[in-house]
Amino acid sequence: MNRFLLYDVNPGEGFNLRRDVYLRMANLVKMLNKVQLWTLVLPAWNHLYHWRSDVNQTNIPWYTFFDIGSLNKHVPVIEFHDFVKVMDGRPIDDVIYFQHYKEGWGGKWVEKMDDRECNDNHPFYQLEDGLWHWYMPNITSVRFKCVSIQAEYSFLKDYLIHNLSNSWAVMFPRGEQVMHGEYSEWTARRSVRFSKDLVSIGDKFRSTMLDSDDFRDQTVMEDNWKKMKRKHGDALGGPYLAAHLRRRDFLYGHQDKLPSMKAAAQRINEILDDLHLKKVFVATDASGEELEGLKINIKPSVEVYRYQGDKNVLRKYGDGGVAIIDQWICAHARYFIGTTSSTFSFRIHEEREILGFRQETTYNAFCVDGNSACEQPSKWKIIYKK
Ligand SMILES: C[C@@H]1O[C@H](OP(=O)(O)OP(=O)(O)OC[C@H]2O[C@@H](n3cnc4c(=O)[nH]c(N)nc43)[C@H](O)[C@@H]2O)[C@@H](O)[C@H](O)[C@@H]1O
Repeated sequence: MNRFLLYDVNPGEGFNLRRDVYLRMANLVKMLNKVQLWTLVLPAWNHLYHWRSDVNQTNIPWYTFFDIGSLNKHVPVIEFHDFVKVMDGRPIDDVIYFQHYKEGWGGKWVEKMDDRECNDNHPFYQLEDGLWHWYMPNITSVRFKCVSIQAEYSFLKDYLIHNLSNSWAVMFPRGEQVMHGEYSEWTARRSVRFSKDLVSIGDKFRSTMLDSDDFRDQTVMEDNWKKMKRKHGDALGGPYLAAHLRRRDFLYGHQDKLPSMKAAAQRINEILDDLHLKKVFVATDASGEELEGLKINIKPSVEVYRYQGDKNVLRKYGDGGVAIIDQWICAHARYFIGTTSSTFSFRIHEEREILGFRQETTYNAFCVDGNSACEQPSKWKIIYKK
């Protein structure tokens, strides 16, 4: 029997944390597949908090952003809309709503999970048909329960195989409650390649604006990620500096870590001088006005670029697509400097690690004004498992 694992993430979470939760669920499915046939159902992307453009951004399939063939080389995956066809009106068996332990972590890390009363309001409700429903009309479930959990994803393997052995489809609507584990993190990460369309838009921008192409930048990728293995220093990167400047809600939540635009411009000027570069690519969610505050403080001899998708790109790929193009361009720069604590910057670090950049050119972050020696991002070294 082919069994299906569905998952979702707390609605308030952003795009790049969601990508991280995918790795946890994909690795769980990888472990399950050593014992039984399981397929991971990719949750459709729905209007996220940060997606503000005036275009329809609901029920977006994963192929809009990612290369499904590459994902499938790691674990069997299926788009949500295709799973709905497989369901053919049949309910799934179990919805397991993860939550933290109300009494806290207890000071000591032990892996555990227990059926508990639900801590908070959740979107599931039971109707007269006896089934559990939620806001997606095409998903119903026979059973629903809240489970407090404190565990890495690998802990769920036995639970699915033994405790839910009769279920053909199980859903974890709060996948982010499950922690990372050691098992093949980088393998799963390498399988998450961007869609060919988005890569090609990013590459066009690189070549027309930034004199950057894979051959000269030493960033040619193997078609099959499994065959790609790079050492630090293999990649050179295009002749530009890339900066990720996270603003908007970060200005309130992380103001102790963010530079003013003037200080960011000064840091950009210094790096450009050190590396003898004349172009800077800025990825940011800042308003146009804020960006002007950066530009007027960058040396006049420097060319400043920002990617802003035209109406067609936005309509077809939404804000998520534009963000990926930004990340792709940042990933190919000679030098990257990002924003402390932003998962948007973290995903760029990983992309550069996969491409084989020297770590000194990747793990850099802007400092808050007045502290030029702030803590820099942790360096994660890519690991290739045999
Ligand atoms: C404070 C926390 O910050 C977390 O954000 P953080 O890790 O930066 O990263 P994300 O989770 O990706 O959320 C930030 C979102 O803002 C947009 N965005 C940010 N920077 C850029 C950029 O350079 N270019 C483009 N095109 N878009 C950008 C984009 O939609 C991105 O997914 C959030 O996930 C949490 O919900 C919370 O708000």
